[in-house]
Amino acid sequence: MLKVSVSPANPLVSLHNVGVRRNGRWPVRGVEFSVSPGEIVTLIGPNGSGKSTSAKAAIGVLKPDEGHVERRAGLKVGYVPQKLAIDWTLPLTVRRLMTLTGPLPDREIAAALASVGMSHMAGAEVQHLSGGEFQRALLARAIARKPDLLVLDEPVQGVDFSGEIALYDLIKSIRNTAGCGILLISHDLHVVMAETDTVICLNGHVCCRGTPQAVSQSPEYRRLFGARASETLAVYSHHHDHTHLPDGRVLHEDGSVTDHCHPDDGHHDHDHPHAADEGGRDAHPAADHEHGPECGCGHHRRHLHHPHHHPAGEGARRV
Ligand SMILES: Nc1ncnc2c1ncn2[C@@H]1O[C@H](COP(=O)(O)OP(=O)(O)OP(=O)(O)O)[C@@H](O)[C@H]1O
Repeated sequence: MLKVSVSPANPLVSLHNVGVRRNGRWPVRGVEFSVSPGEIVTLIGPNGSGKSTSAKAAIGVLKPDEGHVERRAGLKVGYVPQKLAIDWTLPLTVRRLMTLTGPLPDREIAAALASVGMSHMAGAEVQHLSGGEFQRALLARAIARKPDLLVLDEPVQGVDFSGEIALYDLIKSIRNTAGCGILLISHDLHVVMAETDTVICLNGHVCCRGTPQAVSQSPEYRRLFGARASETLAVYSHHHDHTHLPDGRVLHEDGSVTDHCHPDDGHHDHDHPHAADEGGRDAHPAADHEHGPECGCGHHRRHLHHPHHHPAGEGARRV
């Protein structure tokens, strides 16, 4: 896979001491971060901690009341907001969703849908899509205009655990192929962490920042989310020997693609219990779910249909 180099010296967007005042309060103040080409920056923090507000300030949807934002001249932004004003009573196909905000040539619609594994659903009604399919369609819409900066506000909302992993894999591959910068907003302290270059932990201000590993160790982070959330990070510091593609096939390390996992495949570590997973969202004992016949280790395919109880995942969401 293409290795993307991040060039922090020439960021796409930089926030300097940004503050936003609402109703006499400062829900967000002193926010500083930047996103460079090829970089994935993830904003985490409890509800109301200012993640969306900071992201909106970054892309210029919202003007800060304090501080300033520098954006690269001519910056193209692809934005998937947390909430979308869609009239769900009206029929709307995926293809039409792609052009709601502006015209797009058919071949670019097709290319964007193909890149998120949604080619076969161009004519599908948006209201019938699953949570994961809907997020993929929104992602296709955001990348169709080839943005320099992709801003995704909670892209895994309404998506089950397997779908979440697949979406994060997709986001990573978009970054790797397009080389765009990505600003991600998440409550989830698990999957994104491994793919993220820089985590910014917000709590009305920047609580702490760093690589996923550094943030997880900081006392401020532990105070906010608890030690168990930190432990779950290890779950995702791992190596996949195969990847589940959007169409259900499996891409192996040697580049081969098969319909199913090989019987002797190793793990997606996040699908299996490990010592490091203790208390982690994936540390479900094998006995708590059925093993599928199509894979030697058995877990993956079933996960697509039967997401499990993930203790620390839930715990970490309780913030
Ligand atoms: N237009 C507004 N008027 C008043 N208060 C606002 C406005 N927009 C945001 N806020 C407040 O600012 C704070 C930060 O909101 P924001 O949506 O940025 O948080 P968040 O971290 O994205 O939250 P969540 O995880 O719940 O989406 C909240 O307390 C919110 O109520």
